[in-house]
Amino acid sequence: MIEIGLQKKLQGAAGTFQLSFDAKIEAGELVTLYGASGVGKTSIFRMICGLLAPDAGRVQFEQEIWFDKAKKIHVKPQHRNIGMVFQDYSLFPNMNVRENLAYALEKNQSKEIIDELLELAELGQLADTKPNLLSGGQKQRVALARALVRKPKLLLLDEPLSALDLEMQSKMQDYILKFHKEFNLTTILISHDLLEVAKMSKRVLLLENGKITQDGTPEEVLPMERLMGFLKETKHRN
Ligand SMILES: Nc1ncnc2c1ncn2[C@@H]1O[C@H](COP(=O)(O)OP(=O)(O)OP(=O)(O)O)[C@@H](O)[C@H]1O
Repeated sequence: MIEIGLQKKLQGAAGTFQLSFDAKIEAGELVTLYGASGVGKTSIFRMICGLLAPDAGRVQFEQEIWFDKAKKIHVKPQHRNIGMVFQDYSLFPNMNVRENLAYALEKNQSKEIIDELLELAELGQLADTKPNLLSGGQKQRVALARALVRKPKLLLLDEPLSALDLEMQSKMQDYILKFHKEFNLTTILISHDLLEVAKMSKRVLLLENGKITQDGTPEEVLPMERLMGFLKETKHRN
């Protein structure tokens, strides 16, 4: 289980606002964090990773306390063993797929995991290929596989599929679910896409004004009128 309690004053478009995020996520759960742009989703990830200092709070993953403001505990990001995937793939352009994965290996870690991940992500044929020759979906599969090289138990996905076309998004969602199950990951997904939220997660945390205002199934949290509004908006855009 991960227990997250985070407080941070953030600079919003309309002035400062208080982010106050409290959640408990069970081991092996896949939870979506859903909320409007600028509400503080990425900042929450950055605080869980140790890349942004909260003003107050506590983060405990299983038995490990990663952050406790009161006790002055702040475990360095590299010691938190979290897998992260963002919208931009951040692959090393001068390294082929296998090298991109191998770069993430820990000192003295066995290389076996690389072949396992290449196979799971169906990247075996592309192991010697450099990123510039890969499609968006293939690059994102490399990024996902690379995030898992150190066998993290926590996976944070920050809108990883928003740059992909619909068909590729759907395939990648299946890959994410496969990895989530195969490695028994606790996964938090940030997504703006209602259909993706409904497909991927049984639990959605709705973030509004820096706080969780709803916590439930997609059907409970994303009511029909919200979904209809979303579909109308999408139709209008096209
Ligand atoms: N270190 C910081 N100190 C204060 N404010 C910050 C800091 N980092 C980011 N912010 C502000 O916090 C707000 C929330 O940003 P954040 O990226 O977390 O939102 P988000 O919900 O992920 O948005 P989006 O969906 O557009 O990515 C923004 O207005 C941003 O400018």
